[in-house]
Amino acid sequence: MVSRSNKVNPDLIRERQNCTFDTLELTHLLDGGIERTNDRKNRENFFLNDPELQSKVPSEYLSHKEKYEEAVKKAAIIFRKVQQLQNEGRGGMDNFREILGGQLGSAILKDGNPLTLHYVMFIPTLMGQGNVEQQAEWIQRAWSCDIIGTYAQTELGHGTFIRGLETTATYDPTTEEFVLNSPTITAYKWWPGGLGHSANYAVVVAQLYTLGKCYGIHPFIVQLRDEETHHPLPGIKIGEIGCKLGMNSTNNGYLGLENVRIPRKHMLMKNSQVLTDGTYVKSPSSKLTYGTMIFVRVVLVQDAATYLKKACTIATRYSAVRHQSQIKPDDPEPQIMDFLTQQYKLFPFISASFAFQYAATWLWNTYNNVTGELETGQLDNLPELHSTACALKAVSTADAARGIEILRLACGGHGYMTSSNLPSTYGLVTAMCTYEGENTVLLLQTARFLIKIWQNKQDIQNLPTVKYLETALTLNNPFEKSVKWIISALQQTAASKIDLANRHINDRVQAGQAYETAWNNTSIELVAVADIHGRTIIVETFYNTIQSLKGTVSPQLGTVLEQLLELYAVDTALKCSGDLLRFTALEGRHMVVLQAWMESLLAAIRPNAVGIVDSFDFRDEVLSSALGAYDGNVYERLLEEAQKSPLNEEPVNKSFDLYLKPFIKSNL
Ligand SMILES: CCCCCCCCCCCCCCCCCCCCCCCCCC(=O)SCCNC(=O)CCNC(=O)[C@H](O)C(C)(C)COP(=O)(O)OP(=O)(O)OC[C@H]1O[C@@H](n2cnc3c(N)ncnc32)[C@H](O)[C@@H]1OP(=O)(O)O
Ligand SMILES: Cc1cc2nc3c(=O)[nH]c(=O)nc-3n(C[C@H](O)[C@H](O)[C@H](O)COP(=O)(O)OP(=O)(O)OC[C@H]3O[C@@H](n4cnc5c(N)ncnc54)[C@H](O)[C@@H]3O)c2cc1C
Repeated sequence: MVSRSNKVNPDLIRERQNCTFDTLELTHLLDGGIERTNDRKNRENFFLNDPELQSKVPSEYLSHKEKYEEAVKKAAIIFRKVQQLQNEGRGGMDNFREILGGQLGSAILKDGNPLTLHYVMFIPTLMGQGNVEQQAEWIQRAWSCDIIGTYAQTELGHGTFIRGLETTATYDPTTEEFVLNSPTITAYKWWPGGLGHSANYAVVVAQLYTLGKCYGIHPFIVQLRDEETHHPLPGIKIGEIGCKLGMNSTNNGYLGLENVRIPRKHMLMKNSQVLTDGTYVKSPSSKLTYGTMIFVRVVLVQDAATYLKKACTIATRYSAVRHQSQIKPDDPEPQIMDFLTQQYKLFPFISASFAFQYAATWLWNTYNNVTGELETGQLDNLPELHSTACALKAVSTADAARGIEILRLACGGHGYMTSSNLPSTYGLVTAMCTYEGENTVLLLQTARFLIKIWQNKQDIQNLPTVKYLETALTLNNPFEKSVKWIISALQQTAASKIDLANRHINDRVQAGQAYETAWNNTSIELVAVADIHGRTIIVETFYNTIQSLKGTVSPQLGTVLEQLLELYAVDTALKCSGDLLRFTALEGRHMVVLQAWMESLLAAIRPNAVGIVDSFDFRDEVLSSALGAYDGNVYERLLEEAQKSPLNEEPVNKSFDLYLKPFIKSNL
């Protein structure tokens, strides 16, 4: 067997020598400072050097059941270790962000974690929806993992239209209990992560009935399994939903409820309440129940950026060491990264990963500000937050999934190997386009907000993401080769498209259609409206971030960041060029300028491409890819990984004697 040398591939050595900026400076910048880089590295050592968290066999070769069992074993170790870090005051939110997301988490559990929902939705729902007494009763137990929970909202029949959920929670004032039921098959909960065999509690979202009246969906804490034996409690019909495209270790489950009784105080009552006599007390806004979904949409933008960065690292390093074909006859075979088409597959997604990271940071800060306001009863900024979280989640996850697939294709045949780690990365990220709100549905939520704003532009100045709508429609905006021009052109385009869609709704209403029918008939345009609005925010946030960094980074790094910003902006403009030609001062002759600008940026980024992805500073264990390792020893690693196939454990497989030999010898 070929043994892997420890030498770094010479192409990568040369790429690193030619890099024009200090990669460590960029690593620190992306981490948020040198201390956070050090914390991250310490955390990586703490987890990845633990022999109990290492796998002997790649998880792809395990059976479905084995995958789950290994995932539970590792998840338990991981979260004990996280608790240890928390107790020592080391890391805070970063521990969770990395261990649950695409950074550390996906290195240890490549295909999902059965306890993710406990942390990402169960605990946040207790925090966001429970009143003070309920928080006191439940959070500590959940935090210390005395109980393991999940978030059970989606049913077989409904995921998007949550007002249509069928599970019922009927208040019985005689015993001061709620009685939960799944009245039909379609009322069965279906999908919640960890529900199958891991969680013993769930927040169950159900239609609340009290004193004979339905008050819509509300969250309830329901015990699913005995805390000692883990056996399902009476009336609980529970199991795992089976194999999926990806996330096969997350233990997504189903749940049917048959006359399951829970105490009144198990309804999460921060926002609305049912009193002992059954009186219903209304929430200040029925949409506060949807708060956990906003939280997850916000954190998913960062996760989309992380996974995209990983795929960029793998594909870029591979493109530096892979040689194929010839550019000129008699030339040596070039690095495939020297093909312009290859650069066009890689670099726009590198720039997009920066764009999404900066958008995610901005959205996270906005989320914290608005949730702070909600605590004081101020709800004014909730609709804008909801609209923005929907748009950014949809655009970033859709582009990350598309990007990862393009990056996989950019690795040719080897990208198709699971040992490249690109297929399972795609599996994880394409799921994000569906969960926590299917992307089309989320874009329509953003469009709903935008159309309302368009119809009533009062107080728009106080809404940072839409204030451009006040003036953008009528901008006199002659073409310029600048990011600022692209931003204002995108704004003008978004405004024009909102105006047009609004007119089309109105035309349809005038022609006799109900507003909702007119809305549906205009919804292709409406989705496009929200999409371009989301992209406008992302480009602008990227621009503002780079402006704010001026003077704080070295000139060399400043140049690279500027190039990445320009590439993201010009690539966005080119992808929207039909709209820009239609709604702005852009003309056919300017397209030549944009195209040349984009190509010059590809050339400018080319010498630093490996340096930039090196700055993402993913450890090999995190990349988990034969194609993407730091040393670039791709072929040795591919062969080494192939040896792990169980089929290679013996020179002749028993199927030869059983089937192949009789077949060959049968001579029919
Ligand atoms: C130290 C700290 C410690 C912290 C503790 C520890 C924490 C640790 C944390 C660690 C974090 C780090 C982790 C990083 C890794 C991440 C890994 C992630 C893995 C994640 C796995 C996740 C798996 C996935 C899980 C799931 O998938 S869970 C299921 C998700 N399911 C959905 O997402 C359903 C979609 N559907 C809908 O969202 C609605 O159904 C629908 C379509 C809107 C219509 O809703 P409907 O009720 O019909 O609405 P309408 O009545 O039409 O009203 C419409 C009116 O309401 C308004 N409005 C609608 N919404 C909302 C809303 N939100 N808010 C406000 N308003 C809203 C709307 O603007 C309109 O306003 P208007 O215009 O009228 O003024
Ligand atoms: C991997 C994974 C993990 C999940 N984890 C959880 C979990 O932990 N807990 C939980 O409760 N749920 C979970 N879910 C469920 C998830 O939230 C839903 O699948 C998601 O919200 C989409 O709903 P749906 O499946 O009903 O799709 P549908 O709504 O049936 O979507 C199907 C199609 O209909 C279209 N459509 C639907 N409504 C509209 C509309 N109003 N306008 C235009 N088009 C529309 C959609 O755009 C889509 O093209 C998970 C799902 C996945 C895939």
